[in-house]
Amino acid sequence: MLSLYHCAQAGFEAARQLQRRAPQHPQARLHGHSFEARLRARVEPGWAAVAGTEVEQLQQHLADVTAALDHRLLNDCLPEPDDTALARWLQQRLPSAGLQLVQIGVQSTPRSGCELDATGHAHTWRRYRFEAAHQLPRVPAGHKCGRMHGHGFEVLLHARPDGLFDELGAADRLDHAWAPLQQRLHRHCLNDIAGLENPTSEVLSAWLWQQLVAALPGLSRVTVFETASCGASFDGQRYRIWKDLTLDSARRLRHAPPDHPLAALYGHTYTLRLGLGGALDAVQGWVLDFGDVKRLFDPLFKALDHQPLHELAATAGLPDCDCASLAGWILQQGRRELAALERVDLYQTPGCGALVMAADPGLSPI
Ligand SMILES: Nc1nc2c(c(=O)[nH]1)N=C([C@H](O)[C@H](O)COP(=O)(O)OP(=O)(O)OP(=O)(O)O)CN2
Repeated sequence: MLSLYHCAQAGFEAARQLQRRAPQHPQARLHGHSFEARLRARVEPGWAAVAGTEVEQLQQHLADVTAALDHRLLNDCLPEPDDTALARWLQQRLPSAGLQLVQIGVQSTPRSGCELDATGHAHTWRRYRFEAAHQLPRVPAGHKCGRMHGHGFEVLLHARPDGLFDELGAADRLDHAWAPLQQRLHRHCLNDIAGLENPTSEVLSAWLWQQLVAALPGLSRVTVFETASCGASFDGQRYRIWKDLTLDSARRLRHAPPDHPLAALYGHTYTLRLGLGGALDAVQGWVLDFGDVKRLFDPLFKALDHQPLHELAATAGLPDCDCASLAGWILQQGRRELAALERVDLYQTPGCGALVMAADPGLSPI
């Protein structure tokens, strides 16, 4: 049984002043952002006017709601318009008939934002970057990662407010807790740091968790982006890794009425995210080599990339070539070669698409 979620994203430009911040805090001054709102929802069958157009319809709903905030002073719309309050404001205004909103988030900058989970809890997040060298000493001879190399690593920290960690100061507390780690990691070789002798993304995410959790009891996830297309996360119990691929493919919705815009032939640069979970290999310290994920998935990639997806949908017996149908098919086919594949995200435009999960271990952050 697969769990399916539709995803949408919409941007808005707005100004705000956070008057509950200390007077010297930069956010207490009038300032502006290019905000992004993102959501994930379950939709009931028959919710969309035309089956297969759920993503477009969800995106339209979100755009309609965020339009009320666009080019506005947010303090005129809600009392203290921080990211959490904005997410709750949007949540209250989205239509609920036939739609179960599971996550909604607001990003104020590419480095910060907040998400409400299915239970309504707010998770503040911050994104950090450090430049570091590493090598993976246990990989087979000839593996490129056995050589000393480096990355601009990015780390995403998610935390829930709790007794010590009130919502108001969450982002500042994350910054405070991160600062000493930035000193230890930036412009260093990870292998030289105790506990990071085998610095895979998975080991690094768990190491960061251990370093941070005492100071941040509300810490809910540490995510390490090793490159722009792959990484690992740790939530204190489970490891997840992902590999992103780009599909440049054409489509037309086979079951849309002939005069419907989505019945025309057009194309997308899709982002396909393959998500795997499981225990770490005792020797390599990873769930599965990102390179092996890519190699084992390659036959399916070739069936999807630079292809007319409506023809694939017809031969594969799919209801249509919309993101939800394709993501479910990719997950089922992909698990034949990649047993640890537990989730597939397919985005037709940034943040807009569908994700399916084999067993539902709970959604990771948006
Ligand atoms: N599960 C893991 N697999 C790999 C890790 C890791 O930490 N965990 N690390 C590496 C290497 O360090 C490598 O630099 C990054 O992997 P790779 O996906 O090969 O990165 P690229 O961006 O170079 O991938 P392309 O898609 O081929 O451009 C290897 N595996």
